[in-house]
Parts: sequence; C-alpha cells; structure tokens
Amino acid sequence: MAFVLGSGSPRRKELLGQIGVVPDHIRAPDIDETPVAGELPRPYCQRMAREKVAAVQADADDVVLCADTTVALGRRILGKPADAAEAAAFLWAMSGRRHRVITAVAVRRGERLWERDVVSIVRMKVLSNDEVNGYLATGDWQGKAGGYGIQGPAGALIPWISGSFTGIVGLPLAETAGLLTAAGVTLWGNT
Ligand SMILES: Cc1cn([C@H]2C[C@H](O)[C@@H](COP(=O)(O)OP(=O)(O)OP(=O)(O)O)O2)c(=O)[nH]c1=O
Repeated sequence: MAFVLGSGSPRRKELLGQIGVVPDHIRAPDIDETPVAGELPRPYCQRMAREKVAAVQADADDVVLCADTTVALGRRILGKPADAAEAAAFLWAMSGRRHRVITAVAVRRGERLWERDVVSIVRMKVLSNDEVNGYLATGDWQGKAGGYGIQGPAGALIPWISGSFTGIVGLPLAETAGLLTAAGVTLWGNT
C-alpha cells in the first residue's frame, strides 16, 4: 500500500507531517473548479474534494487523500482571487463580518470512499485602507481561497474563529486522522 497525497498545496503536506503522515507520492489533481450555476458553497466544496480524489491516478491498494477549502460569504463562493484587485474586493466584502470556511476531505482506497467536511466561522475585523493595501503588498493572498491565509500575515486581521484552525488552513487534522485510520494508514509515524 502506498499513500498518495492528491494535492499541490504545501500547507496540506505540512499539516499531514504534523501527524506523522508522509506521502509516498504527491500528485496534484487537475479538475475544473468552476461552480455550477446556483451551487451552494458546502455541496460545491464536497463535490470538489470528491472530483479531486477521483481524478488522481493510483493503484487499487493505494490510499489517496484530497481536500478542498472553500470560503463562503452567505451563499457566495469566494474562490482563489485571479489578481490583487479581486483579492481586495474579497477582503472588503469580508471586512467587519463573519464568513464560513469549509474544508471537505475525501480518502479513496480502490473502490472505497471516506468523506468528511468541516465548517468553521471566521470573523474579520473592520479593515482600513492601510490594512488592505499592506496585506495585499505581502503577496500572501495568492493561491488562497477568499484571498487570505489565517496562518500568515492575515492573522492580524482575524480576531475570532469558531471551528477547526487546521481546517481553515486546508486540512482539518482530527477528521483527517479518522479517515486515514479507517483507510488503514498509520498515524504519528508508528508502524
Ligand atoms: C481560508 C484559507 C485558505 N487557505 C488555502 C488552503 C488551500 O491551499 C487554498 C484553497 O484552495 P484549494 O482548491 O482547496 O487547494 P489548492 O488549489 O491550494 O491545492 P489542491 O487542490 O492541489 O489540493 O487556500 C489557506 O492556506 N489559509 C486560509 O486561511
């Protein structure tokens, strides 16, 4: 059995390392991440994780893990911003409000599939022009859902969360540990 991390995200690799799970292979999934018209954030996020895990090539006995993190502002899905202007628009939309961060995890071994998703709530402070411009100048918004990363400089903008910190960063570890154990992967480097 090999363990395949189906993710190009360095965060997910690091988070797995925290529980002693080191992938034998890393294969980034290549799927169309466009939401279907009218699709709500949570079903969208679940569908993305499922499509990613189906798209990653693996042998019948291999365990594959994929995840998707989606930022939801009400019914609106805030994806990865295309440029700094879109990241700024996302930040202003979240300023002084709560939003949800959903991470769905899918684990596959042959024909079997294990799935979980975790919804966290994040409050962003009322932002000033200096804060938005200063954060954008760090470049940290790139490649991140909603245009921010709580684990980096944007931590200064987030006074309160409810839910799973690791889920917000990209892989909820408690739930992921449960899925991996069910699929036969050993944690903490134990054999
Ligand atoms: C909200 C938030 C998101 N993110 C990141 C996690 C994910 O990498 C990214 C959301 O994009 P995803 O589509 O979930 O993942 P990805 O494209 O980075 O990688 P892959 O599909 O290959 O697994 O946003 C943070 O790092 N911190 C945060 O606070």
